[in-house]
Amino acid sequence: MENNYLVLVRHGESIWNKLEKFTGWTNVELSDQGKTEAKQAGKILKRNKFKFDISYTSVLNRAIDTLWKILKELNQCWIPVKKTWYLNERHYGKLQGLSKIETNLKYGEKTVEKWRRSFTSIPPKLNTTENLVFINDEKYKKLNCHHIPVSESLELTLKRILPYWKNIIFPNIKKKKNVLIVAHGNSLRALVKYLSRIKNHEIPYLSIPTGIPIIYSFDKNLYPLKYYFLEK
Ligand SMILES: O=C(O)[C@@H](CO)OP(=O)(O)O
Repeated sequence: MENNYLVLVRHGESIWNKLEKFTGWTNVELSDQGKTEAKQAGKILKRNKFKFDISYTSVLNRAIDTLWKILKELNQCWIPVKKTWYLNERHYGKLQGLSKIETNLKYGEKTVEKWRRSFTSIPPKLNTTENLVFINDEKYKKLNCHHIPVSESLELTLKRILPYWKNIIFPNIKKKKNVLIVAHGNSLRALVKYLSRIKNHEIPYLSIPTGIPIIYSFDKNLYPLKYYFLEK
């Protein structure tokens, strides 16, 4: 492989993915299947001779654990790992912790589908008291509490991720480094939308499976080429 690459991986199945509950910023663990998916992602990358110079993930356990399992399979635990809240899952507001089926019954499938998959729709917001659980969380201590979201559309998620992509991650691509990002269903949908210039009306059709590496390479102007899923 001559050109440098960017690899995106959504964490393996979490226990709340399994239970079909809205998760967002809730810090849940991988399910047993999710742990296997994470190892499998590492094995597939190894088989295809991927090697990384630097890796990025969110501050949520399911992504950190997945990244760790991938690096272990690759025998690359020693590379730099940067953890940042900028790559956290989209904040799902009041939906966090609710069952997807019950939410459909309560609000109607059309509304819920918009919250889940459209670019601009913002799920119901947490009030300040409800958001204290994040404001008081040690992980977010350094953040100004006004920067902690109370709910995010995909658009707001992208707005949050973009400065980190442009100022911190992308400079590595410019330096021809191979970069691995392990993040979440919607934080990665937002990034893929940006990189692949997916239109707002097309984004509802993009979903990112757990544990399947997405491979990007770049042309000479550092424009991202069409991505593909690495499944074997
Ligand atoms: O619950 C979540 O945070 C996300 C990802 O698992 O769910 P959805 O696929 O509905 O956006």
